[in-house]
Amino acid sequence: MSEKKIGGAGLRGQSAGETKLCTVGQSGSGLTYCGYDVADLAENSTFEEVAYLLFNGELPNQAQLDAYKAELHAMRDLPQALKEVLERIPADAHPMDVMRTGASFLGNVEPENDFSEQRTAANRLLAAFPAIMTYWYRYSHDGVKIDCVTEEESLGGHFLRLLNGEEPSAQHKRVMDVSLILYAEHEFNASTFTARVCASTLSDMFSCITGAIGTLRGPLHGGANEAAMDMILKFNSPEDAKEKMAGMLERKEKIMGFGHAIYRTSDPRNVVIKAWSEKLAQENGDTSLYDISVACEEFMWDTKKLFCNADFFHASTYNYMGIPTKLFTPIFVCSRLTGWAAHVMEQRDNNRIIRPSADYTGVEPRTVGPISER
Ligand SMILES: CC(=O)SCCNC(=O)CCNC(=O)[C@H](O)C(C)(C)COP(=O)(O)OP(=O)(O)OC[C@H]1O[C@@H](n2cnc3c(N)ncnc32)[C@H](O)[C@@H]1OP(=O)(O)O
Ligand SMILES: O=C([O-])CC(=O)C(=O)O
Repeated sequence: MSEKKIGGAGLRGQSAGETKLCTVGQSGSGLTYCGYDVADLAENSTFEEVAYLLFNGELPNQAQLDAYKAELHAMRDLPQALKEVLERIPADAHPMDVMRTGASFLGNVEPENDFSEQRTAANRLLAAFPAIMTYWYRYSHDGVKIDCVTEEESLGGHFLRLLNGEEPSAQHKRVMDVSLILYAEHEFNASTFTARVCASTLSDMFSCITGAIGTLRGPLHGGANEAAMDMILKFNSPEDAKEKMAGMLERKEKIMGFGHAIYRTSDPRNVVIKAWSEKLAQENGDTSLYDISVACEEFMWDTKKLFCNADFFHASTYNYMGIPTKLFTPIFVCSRLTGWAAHVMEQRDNNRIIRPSADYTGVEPRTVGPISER
């Protein structure tokens, strides 16, 4: 398979540093975390094991995993001051702004005082994010002040229980787990690079994560799963999807959830999440959302040779689980926090401030004339 031609703008194709955490697209389509194939991890591990892997370089044994889960469990509740801040954020706020504020505010009340506290800071954010998202959502939308602690074993199950107030099915917990594994890490993507740039100034963990959330928010990055959902819901049938997408391409509109900066022919996360979307569709009985999504996938490949990235089938998968569209990208935050924090720690281990150069394209040197002559 020939490599994607990646030169020119956007720093494409340039190495910006080293990492032991992840490879993306090395053989055209693969994705590995610390040497493990992402499909293997999605099939045979849990999100907490992947978080441990990214923070420690090795998968945990049972005792290590039990201790890690107990540590995260004890960190799930939110400080009262943060709950009060979340109560003040309006229902029509962008949920990614809520996540950004939540991470930033936690850094005020529980700061990372020095780098010896970096793991605690990362684990605290990991344990608290599901409650930050759902406490705000349930208060602003339903007027309910939820209890932020549940007895759910996994963070995915914890999130679903906080959102719905009832025990999630074993299958929905597993789908959340798989989704969180797929989104956990992706080398020097835009949000992770933001976190590393921030870390390179020797800033604190909360600042690095807050900046990364702002970067993930955009529709060209994490925001694509929500944008894909909004688009799919406008299509009435597979035929309608193809017709409307043709119009979008004609108008040179971007089709969200398709294409990738590094992968050339496929995103290895797509096949995994697509299979779950199909399974959920069949169990739901109404497969139209899945059928329309498949039509989109076929159309984009046939007309533009563009393939679904990780975001596209996440849209229908989350929708089949009853998750509100506006929470799709915040779920990505709950997962990618592990990759971001692991990169912050790696950057700190061997740091030099990240400061590239620019090619100047402005006017020639000149002098400041009197204001009356301008
Ligand atoms: C988890 C993630 O963050 S995955 C990415 C999520 N983002 C999206 O799904 C947004 C839609 N996709 C895109 O905008 C792009 O594919 C990106 C931002 C992901 C990658 O951008 P690039 O690296 O610049 O893409 P690439 O070099 O492959 O683009 C080649 C051509 O295909 C076009 N193209 C790429 N993706 C799309 C798309 N989704 N819809 C329509 N056209 C597209 C580009 O406009 C470009 O055409 P041009 O040369 O005429 O300008
Ligand atoms: O790597 C990228 O550019 C975007 C992406 O797929 C991710 O961050 O998961």
